[in-house]
Amino acid sequence: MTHPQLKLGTRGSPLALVQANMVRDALCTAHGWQIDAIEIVPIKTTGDRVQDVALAEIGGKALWTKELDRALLSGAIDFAVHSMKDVETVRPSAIAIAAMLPRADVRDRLIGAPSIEALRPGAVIGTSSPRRVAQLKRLRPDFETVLFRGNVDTRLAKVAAGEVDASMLAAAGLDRLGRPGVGVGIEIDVMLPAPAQGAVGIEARADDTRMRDWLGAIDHAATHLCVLVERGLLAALQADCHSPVAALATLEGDSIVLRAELFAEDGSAHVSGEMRGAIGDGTFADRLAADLLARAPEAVRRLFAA
Ligand SMILES: NCc1[nH]cc(CCC(=O)O)c1CC(=O)O
Repeated sequence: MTHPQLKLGTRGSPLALVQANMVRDALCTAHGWQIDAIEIVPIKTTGDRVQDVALAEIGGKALWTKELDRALLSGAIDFAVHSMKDVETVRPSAIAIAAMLPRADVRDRLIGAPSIEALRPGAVIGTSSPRRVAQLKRLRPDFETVLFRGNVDTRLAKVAAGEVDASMLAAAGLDRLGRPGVGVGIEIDVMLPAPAQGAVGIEARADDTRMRDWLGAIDHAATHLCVLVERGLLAALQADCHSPVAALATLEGDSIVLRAELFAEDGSAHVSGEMRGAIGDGTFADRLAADLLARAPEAVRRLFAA
């Protein structure tokens, strides 16, 4: 049986490699190809290299994508896989999001304690996510937070070693790495997740119709629709994955419900909202963004350009 020879670019972290394997398996199954139709090509990104400073400090976007974009555009790879949470909202016009895998558990998990309430006064939480910092401090102003980077195993080891009282990680990453029992899921009413959390996206060159058609066969439409709405909200706020923004879109019947919350960095102020839109309505995320900004306390609004 003949099959194409395709190169799939990915970051080299354990989670990224698991996700790349999921994409390879899905695509080979959908098209009846043998596994060797797809070669997985790990590529180091700036975000992988810089482990010791706050990502927001080195500024710039495309921390997790630039090197993969370059490989895709040069033809060194045919397609690329990303955690959609880490993909900036403005993409090169020659690159298209061709498919998304079914979304995993969207929640965050607390590692190191049975609940947020159970943590001692003044507990130290390791996280590098401005959203998680703001949400945790809103719930528990007594918490201290410290910058926490590195891959999932590194972070779990730091909690186990007592370097911090607790940490928070996306359930999706823990589950995909084969650690479904680690940590306690925090319900979305308590901590709304990051936009696109739990979604894996696959990109191809915009003009590569053959690749895009192949990828279309494994696209999970509900995930794709919801994640595009969440990314639309981020874009309207001119925010990115370093902004204290939480958002989740869900399909309900033939409409989409988008919930979102914006925070001051220290959690001392916030604004939340919800809007329902028709599938295919490209503007309701913009309307929710405008509504949130109009109602936001100054300490929140000043973080968002508009
Ligand atoms: N920013 C890092 C990142 N990007 C995607 C995931 C987890 C998987 C996902 O949310 O899809 C993580 C780690 C985490 O937040 O715990």
